[in-house]
Order: sequence, then C-alpha cells, then structure tokens
Amino acid sequence: MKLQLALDLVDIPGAKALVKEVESFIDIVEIGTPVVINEGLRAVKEIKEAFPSLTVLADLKIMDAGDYEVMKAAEAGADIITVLGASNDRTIAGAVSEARKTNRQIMVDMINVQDIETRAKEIDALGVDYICVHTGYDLQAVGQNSFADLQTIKRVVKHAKVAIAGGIKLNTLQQVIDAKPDLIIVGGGITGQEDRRAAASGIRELIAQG
Ligand SMILES: O=C([C@H](O)CO)[C@H](O)[C@H](O)COP(=O)(O)O
Repeated sequence: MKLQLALDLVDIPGAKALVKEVESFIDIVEIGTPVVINEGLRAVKEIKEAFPSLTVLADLKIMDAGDYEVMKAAEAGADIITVLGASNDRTIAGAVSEARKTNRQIMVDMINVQDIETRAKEIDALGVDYICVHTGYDLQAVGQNSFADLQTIKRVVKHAKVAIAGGIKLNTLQQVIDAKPDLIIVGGGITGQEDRRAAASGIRELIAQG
C-alpha cells in the first residue's frame, strides 16, 4: 500500500518546503489541480527536478485531448497523469496510448461518476494503471466520502491498481486500510495539520501496520 501526498493549496516554493518536510514518509507527490491552475506545468517540472527519486503525479483531471495533454505533462516530468472517468473512452484510450510511449502511467479519477461499478469495469478494460475513487472538496463539505465506492472498485476492478482520495485523515485511515487499496491519497490530512511531519509519519506507520 503506497502513500501519495496531495499538494493543492501551495505555490512552488511552498510545495518544495512541504515535500522536504515529509519526503521520507511518502511514495508519490501530487501536484494538485489548483497548483497546476496557478503555476502551470512548471510546478511539475520544478518538483521533479528538486526530488528526482520521488514519483510525481500531475493532477490535470483531463477531460479531452487526452493524448496531447498527457504528452505535455510527460514533457514536464510527470510520472503519472490523471484523466477523468467521466470523459469519453476515446480520451482515456488516447491518454493511455500516449503514456505508453514514454513509460508514464495513467490514473483515472472517478470524481462525480454516478455508476461507479459499470464505469470502473469499462475503464479497467481500457488498460489504465490506476482507478481512483474520489470525493472532492465540494462533497466533503457536505459530509460525503468514498469508502463504499472503494469496496465497489476493489470488487470489480481486475487489472488496474485501486486508489482512494478525498478528506482522508489519521482518524479515518484505518477503515481505508482495511479495504486494502493499492494507493491512499492524503492532502489536508497532512498539509493542513500543525505538525505535518508527525501527521505524515503517523499515517505511514498505520499503513505499514496494515
Ligand atoms: O484532487 C483533489 C481535489 O479535487 C482538489 O484538487 C485533492 O488533491 C484530493 O481531494 C486530496 O486532497 P484532500 O481531500 O485534502 O485529502
């Protein structure tokens, strides 16, 4: 089980400082959608250059032009790029095919997909690397989470790795771990804590205990 740190509400210097603090506890660093909106793919490039041994995920949430946008993210140094599950199969297939050219990986974000079971089966057949259930900020704000959706994709996804994101904190982590995803994505559960190193270390320890 791997741990991905999501960086959403920082600029490039802030991202570098944060990664430096928790680097030893994480496997993947995510350059979040708000960071890409504010800073562009330069944020991906600078983090990859500063932390070459970390896997860098560009959370582009691609909805169209999958091949072109994956190509640009790969040029910036992204190892994994996100595409939306709500996008057309052609977009996802184009993203996968482009990623294969440069040995990159595609994560499909199932945010706001209504029929998770049907769509996850379709997407799994397209050869993506990860399928991620995700409750975004707007639905976290009204108390939703993706714990039940994680059980669903664990049951139906046969090829891709499965991941979960959205509001995961130390006190809700155990029920996520119990479902045995391949990857757990944590943003505010680390970045929003007073002692970020302690939060990352605690999360890593719990994951290691399984
Ligand atoms: O993808 C995300 C969100 O849509 C904002 O871009 C976050 O990275 C993801 O939700 C993880 O962050 P937390 O919910 O703060 O754990």
